[in-house]
Amino acid sequence: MISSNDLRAAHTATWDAAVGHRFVDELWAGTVDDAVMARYLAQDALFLDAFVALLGAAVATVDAPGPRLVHARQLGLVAGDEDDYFARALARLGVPEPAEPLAATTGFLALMDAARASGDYPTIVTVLLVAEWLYLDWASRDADAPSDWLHAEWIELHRGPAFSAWVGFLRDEADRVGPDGAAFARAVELEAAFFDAAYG
Ligand SMILES: Cc1ncc(CO)c(N)n1
Repeated sequence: MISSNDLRAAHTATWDAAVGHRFVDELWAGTVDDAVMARYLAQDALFLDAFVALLGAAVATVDAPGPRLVHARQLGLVAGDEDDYFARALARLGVPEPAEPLAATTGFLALMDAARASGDYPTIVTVLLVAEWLYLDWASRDADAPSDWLHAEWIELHRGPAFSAWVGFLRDEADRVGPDGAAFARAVELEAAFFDAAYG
């Protein structure tokens, strides 16, 4: 059975392109243009709705009570703290909701909806893993946080001990049940395309 580490290694080029994307550099520097941040967050609001549904599918399909509670707790965080960031960020940027999905978003929604509809926990957990692991990776740079909350909180939501533990859990789960290689590859591609799309 292939491991999550092997899959990440197999997709290093695309993975690193996403983690080292111009958007991430500018986010850390606090220099992301408001129009770029607005386009990105408007698309990510669409992403997050499907992501919440996918977390719900993980809650529903996982084969054991312990992991079910871990997924359920994270679902609560995304529906709480993260949604609160979105409400404040989108209001400040004057983003009218909902946006029309761009191609990368449509691709991601299709991947997440297919995983959810499959009811196949290994596929579901693989898509969750890529989304969260890749975000932990770019958010874990050893650098000073930007001063503006709009940028700093987006980093804070994806780093730190609790978020690292969540990603560690997803890796263990994927390796326990066997990650889906095709879903992994597609998700990494879409992450890179998603950052590209913020620049129009
Ligand atoms: C596109 C994208 N990927 C991953 C995350 C983190 O789950 C996010 N918020 N948006």
